[in-house]
Amino acid sequence: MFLLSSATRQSGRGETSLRYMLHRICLKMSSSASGKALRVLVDMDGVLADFEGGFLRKYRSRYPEEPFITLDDRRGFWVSTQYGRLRSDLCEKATSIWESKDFFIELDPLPGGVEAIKEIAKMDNTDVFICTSPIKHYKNCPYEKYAWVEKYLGHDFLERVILTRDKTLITGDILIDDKPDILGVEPKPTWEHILFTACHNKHLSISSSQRRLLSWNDDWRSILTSKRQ
Ligand SMILES: Cc1cn([C@H]2C[C@H](OP(=O)(O)O)[C@@H](CO)O2)c(=O)[nH]c1=O
Ligand SMILES: [Mg+2]
Repeated sequence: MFLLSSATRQSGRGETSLRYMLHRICLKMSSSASGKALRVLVDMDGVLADFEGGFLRKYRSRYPEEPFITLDDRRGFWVSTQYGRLRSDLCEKATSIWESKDFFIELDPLPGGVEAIKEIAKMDNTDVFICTSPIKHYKNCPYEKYAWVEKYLGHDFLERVILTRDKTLITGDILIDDKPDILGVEPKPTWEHILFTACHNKHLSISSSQRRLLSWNDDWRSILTSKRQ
């Protein structure tokens, strides 16, 4: 500030251009501070990374003799709950899969997700963040989630990763997430939850006010546009 004011005192023309620059900087700061930029929160597992496909592949390879649930027959968000219902000891076997080293880093990207989030990141007046919950068995998962983002989206995207067990605390305009019920300490989150369709939620009927994104081939651009108005 001192440098700017002493510089502006020295030259009339310099003063005009410096004031203009300052004005532009202030405008940018106030537009993001007042929430004018659209803030898009994108979930990771089940939206960008194929948790369900990765799970089934590794479960079948580690436990080839055990029964399994096809992706078509998946019901309910928690994989371990449905496996536990199939046979009680399978709950622990299922859990052992995502608690293993390399589970999260080896998840394949879901079709179109990486391309879409890169496009959102480039949009004017738009801030995008990956908002993801780590599992409580923390030895590998948080590290591998960062490593996955770096691998598919690049080092700079690490700035845009939010790890939280409570997504209701994060402010944003929309949260694209495959979990049907996103609950936490904040009863009225700022975001609109857009339910991303996944094998475990495709049969659920949702309220007329709730919106779905069927896949990254669906019209996510219109959803973003609707939130700008
Ligand atoms: C245990 C489990 C976790 N997960 C994902 C959701 C969370 O990631 P995300 O917030 O990126 O969707 C993470 C921790 O629960 O693992 C499932 O999608 N299904 C499951 O059954
Ligand atoms: Mg998810």
